[in-house]
Amino acid sequence: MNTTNADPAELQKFSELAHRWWDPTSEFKPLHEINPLRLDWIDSCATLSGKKVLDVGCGGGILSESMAARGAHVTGLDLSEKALGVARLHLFESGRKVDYQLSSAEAYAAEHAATFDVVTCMEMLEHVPDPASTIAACARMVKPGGDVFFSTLNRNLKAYLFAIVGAEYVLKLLPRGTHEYAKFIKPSELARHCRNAGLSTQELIGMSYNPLTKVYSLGTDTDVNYLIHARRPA
Ligand SMILES: C[S@@+](CC[C@H](N)C(=O)[O-])C[C@H]1O[C@@H](n2cnc3c(N)ncnc32)[C@H](O)[C@@H]1O
Repeated sequence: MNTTNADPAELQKFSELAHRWWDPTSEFKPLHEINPLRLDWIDSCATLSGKKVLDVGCGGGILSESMAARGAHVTGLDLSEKALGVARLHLFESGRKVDYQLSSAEAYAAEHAATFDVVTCMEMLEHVPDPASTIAACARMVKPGGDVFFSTLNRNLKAYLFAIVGAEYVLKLLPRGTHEYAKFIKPSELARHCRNAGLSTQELIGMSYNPLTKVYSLGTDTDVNYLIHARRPA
């Protein structure tokens, strides 16, 4: 397993913006807008209430906190100290409970094998040098029979046009340089990494943004953003 699986430039990018994490009009606006959709989907697949959940690459805690609000006992991992600082501070405001830890998935997995009912790793794989290593670490930390969720960006011309040209240059939904095309991951590659890690893919769904209505929705179009639900066999 790759224990140095982090890109310092990526971590710095998120650290520099961390103070704006909970501003719903900031660079993190898309995460705020997609959160209710992914939260409902995860909850419908894995019933979060009462579950022990690990959120890998949790950042400022948008998903972590919302899963805690659904009754999950959430641990959030990230390697950006600043993002975790913001996440911890926000707990005072929200009154929710999340255990935030400064760690990579790989380092945490070394001490927490088969510990969590649910592992989520959203919008993070496209920011690490070796996504297969992160996926293997997530698979190691979920209990047999438990659920793992990943979301990332597909790699094709449409994804390049929508996620980089459209989102970063035309609509300015994200700062320029947020995403690097070469790090995008095809669903077949993600499914293969899951298989190699001993996970079986249960569902693949797409997430689309309509620039006219400015609304995100889940559906069958996996061309740009997509989410995978996988399970570790019991
Ligand atoms: C786009 S943000 C996604 C945040 C959160 N998962 C969400 O979807 O709301 C990516 C996060 O991954 C974190 N990250 C990047 N590389 C990491 C690594 N190797 N280990 C842990 N976290 C990492 C960044 O610091 C950042 O907080």
